[in-house]
Amino acid sequence: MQALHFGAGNIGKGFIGSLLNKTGYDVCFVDVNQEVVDNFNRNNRYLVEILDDNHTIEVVSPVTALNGALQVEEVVEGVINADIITTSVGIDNLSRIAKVIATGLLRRLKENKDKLDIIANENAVNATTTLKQEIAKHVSEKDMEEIILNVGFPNSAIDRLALSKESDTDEIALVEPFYEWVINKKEMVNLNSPPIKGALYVDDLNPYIERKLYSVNMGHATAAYIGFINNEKTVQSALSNPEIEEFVRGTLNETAQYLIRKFEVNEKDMNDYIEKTLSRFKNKNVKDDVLRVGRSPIRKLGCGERLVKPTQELLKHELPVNHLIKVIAAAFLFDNPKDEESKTLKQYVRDNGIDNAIVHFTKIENERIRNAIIENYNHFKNNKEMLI
Ligand SMILES: NC(=O)C1=CN([C@@H]2O[C@H](COP(=O)(O)OP(=O)(O)OC[C@H]3O[C@@H](n4cnc5c(N)ncnc54)[C@H](O)[C@@H]3O)[C@@H](O)[C@H]2O)C=CC1
Ligand SMILES: O=P(O)(O)OC[C@H]1O[C@](O)(CO)[C@@H](O)[C@@H]1O
Repeated sequence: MQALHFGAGNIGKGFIGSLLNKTGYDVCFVDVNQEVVDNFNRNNRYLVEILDDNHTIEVVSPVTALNGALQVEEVVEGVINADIITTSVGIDNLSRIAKVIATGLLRRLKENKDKLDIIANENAVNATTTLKQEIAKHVSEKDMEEIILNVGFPNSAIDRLALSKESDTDEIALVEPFYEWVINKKEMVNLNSPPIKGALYVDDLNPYIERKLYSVNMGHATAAYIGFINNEKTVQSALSNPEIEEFVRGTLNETAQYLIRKFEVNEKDMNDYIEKTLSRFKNKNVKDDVLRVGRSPIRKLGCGERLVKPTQELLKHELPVNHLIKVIAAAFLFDNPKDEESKTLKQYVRDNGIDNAIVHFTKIENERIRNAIIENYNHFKNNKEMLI
């Protein structure tokens, strides 16, 4: 069985490739980083180190890799011959891989190939639907109708803290022991494929993806942005400060009120989930740079995203958002010269002022909330003591 996976980054190596391999797939990775592609092809394997006290090493093999920018015809062949296609390239890069997938899917139709499922694993609600819409831009309406009869686009929620380690000999992924990969069974068409080992198949993905994005990702981003303005280098060092830990818990308690209402989650289960999430963030074997976790602040400040969406929903019910407002303010101060979005954000604030920037990036129109964000922003910007 052949799996084609786009994005040989942290989660692609550390989680998706590993579970596909355990299920019996030979995995071919597609990436645009030639060094990574060469490392995969040199050894036909890579390593996954589990960040528990034993630091267990798993070997993922056989694997191969293609350069998606330079080996387009080979990638099309990969699409034609794949039994499953997965991605983890970042939500904003799905448009960049859509054309090659579309070309391969059209060729599959001509060659009467078996049914196939494509799963985009990005931190976003309905990422696979986004990929499907991007693919539709490259084919006629009639061909898309035909594609949809033969190709499933199941959405998913994927959760595992995944990083990587430099090595001269192998690609090495670092992952926490916990993992969760939830796939919408109702959107699959290839029901003959073996279930992915360790994945959970559900009929309703919404509670899982929203809980993931608005708890785990929101809480992690909070630790990064609040950690950053307090000069912390890692999420773990930030959370070793009890005030910051309590603040992150406060944000999780706020978004919990949205999730509890929307999905009728039991309060105790939600609380257990929050404590489990915090203990994952504090894993002493993980050193997660606040610059990695806070990356792409423009995406993270988007209106459907982890900070703003729950804030807006809570406001509709007049529920507290005091903590969330502070995190939004802190996100505007995230400053990493190596992060394109961080640079753009900083420049926009400089050119247009913080009030316009809030409206532009978050789409928050409520004046009271905007003023509260500005007040916190100015406080964080102009003070040097412990900031929350
Ligand atoms: N790292 C984590 O702990 C988790 C990440 N995610 C999601 O997974 C996705 C990937 O995240 P990471 O693996 O952390 O990022 P990463 O930056 O480590 O990996 C992304 C990979 O995609 C490649 N890529 C970018 N554009 C491409 C293109 N056009 N064609 C082929 N490859 C391309 C990059 O070269 C890179 O190797 C994101 O959407 C993220 O939100 C989800 C859950 C956990
Ligand atoms: O691209 P994003 O949204 O920062 O996604 C990566 C984040 O998702 C997480 O896995 C949380 O699930 C973090 O490890 C990581 O910071």
